[in-house]
Amino acid sequence: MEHVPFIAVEGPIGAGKTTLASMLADLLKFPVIKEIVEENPFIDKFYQNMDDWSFQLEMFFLCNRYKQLKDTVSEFFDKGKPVISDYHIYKNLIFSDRTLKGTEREKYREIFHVLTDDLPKPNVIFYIRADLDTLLKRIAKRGRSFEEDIDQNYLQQLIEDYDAAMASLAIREPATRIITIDGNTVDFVENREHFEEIASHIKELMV
Ligand SMILES: Nc1ncnc2c1ncn2[C@@H]1O[C@H](COP(=O)(O)OP(=O)(O)OP(=O)(O)O)[C@@H](O)[C@H]1O
Ligand SMILES: Nc1nc(=O)c2ncn([C@H]3C[C@H](O)[C@@H](CO)O3)c2[nH]1
Repeated sequence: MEHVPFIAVEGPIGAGKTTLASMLADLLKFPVIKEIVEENPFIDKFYQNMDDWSFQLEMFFLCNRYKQLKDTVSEFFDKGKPVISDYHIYKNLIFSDRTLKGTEREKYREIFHVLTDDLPKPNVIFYIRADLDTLLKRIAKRGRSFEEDIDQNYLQQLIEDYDAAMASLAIREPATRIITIDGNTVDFVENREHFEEIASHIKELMV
């Protein structure tokens, strides 16, 4: 790896990003940057009424991630320390393109670019792909109240949006290595060999 390792785990809702990012961080003794979910004041309202609350929610996620990544730069990257994160900043555009329309989408995009274009981008992304059944099972297992009645069409659209976004990212940012994990068949939680196979990619890149 040419630069200090900056590894992001990505995938649609419930794919296992936080779980995998935490496991890799434990194994490699890297600091982990995790999304703050519980203190989000708009998430309940958003899932009850997406049309009314999407702009507030997307802006909240964007501002939080911007602040978190800016702090990560001074705390870790500037000191040459590696980091694992359970998201890539690009996910803001994946979600906002799905939830926002018209001028709000345009305004959001502009703000996104102003805030994030100069932030460091991960050099490796583990992209966990999983189908609707797998995601629904994991979301149910986790049992967050605001996701109880999650719209299956929304989830299916996000699965497809993620596939398209990762393909587009691979073209626009060729320096970023994207490692795709089949989340339906690879079980890094229960199967130690599966986990070690994933971790071996990072170890290889660090040699
Ligand atoms: N490979 C796996 N096998 C079985 N259960 C898993 C696996 N990966 C994650 N889980 C479980 O699925 C649930 C969702 O995982 P996790 O919270 O890591 O997903 P996430 O992608 O970070 O979600 P979100 O998009 O909401 O941030 C958790 O209960 C976790 O324990
Ligand atoms: N609309 C929207 N935009 C985002 O940037 C975003 N990031 C995460 N989420 C949702 C997924 C989980 O329910 C929950 C925790 O990840 O929040 C988002 N929703």
